[in-house]
Amino acid sequence: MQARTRVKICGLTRLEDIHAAVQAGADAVGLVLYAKSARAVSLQQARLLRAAVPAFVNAVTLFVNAPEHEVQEAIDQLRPELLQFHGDESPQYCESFNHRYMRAFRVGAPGLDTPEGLLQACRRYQSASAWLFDSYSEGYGGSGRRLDPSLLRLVQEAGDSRPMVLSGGLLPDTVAAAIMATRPYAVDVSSGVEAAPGDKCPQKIRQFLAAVRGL
Ligand SMILES: O=C(O)c1ccccc1N[C@@H]1O[C@H](COP(=O)(O)O)[C@@H](O)[C@H]1O
Repeated sequence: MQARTRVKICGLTRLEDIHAAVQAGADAVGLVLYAKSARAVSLQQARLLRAAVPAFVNAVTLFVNAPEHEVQEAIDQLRPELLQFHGDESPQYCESFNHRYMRAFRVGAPGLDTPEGLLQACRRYQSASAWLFDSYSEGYGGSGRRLDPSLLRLVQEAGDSRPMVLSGGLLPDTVAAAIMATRPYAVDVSSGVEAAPGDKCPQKIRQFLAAVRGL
């Protein structure tokens, strides 16, 4: 029997968002420590949000090309279960914190626009706890754009793949089909459960979890 698909809800900015995600059954919640995002939170806000995350739910802190001292400060103050590097971070940078991390790949970006190129890039991050696949967009993420799942073919087939996290434009109505097509370890969603950028919708969060758990 296939293990159930884990769910991360990303870009939570208010305490009620955390409660909605936890009550709906999310396995992980994401706090965006990237100032250019519509979902950015300060370290101070993140501390309040993190404190509301109960045991057995993972807090994930998301960074995009952050200075090392900012990542270390977040580790020290927030004690996240997992770091999410969503920029151009090198393997050496990701490993330097000696903390569990997930590396995001922007599928369709130059060099990541073929199955071979994508697998080659992923293999540089064997120390990652998971490989996350997002769609390529002008910004670094949270765009609501879907990726081309056929580009994941070699990563899925490779014997040395890390757990795969699927993201990029997932919606309550489409997530079940996306899971059936790619069989990821986990899914990650941000804009698909919002009323507007940065404004999470509890009903959409519940619908998203129900769609995944209904499989
Ligand atoms: O959520 C953001 O604002 C964000 C900003 C910069 C990098 C990544 C970001 N979020 C991650 O983007 C993907 C896809 O999100 P969406 O569902 O398409 O909106 C997801 O992994 C988020 O963790």
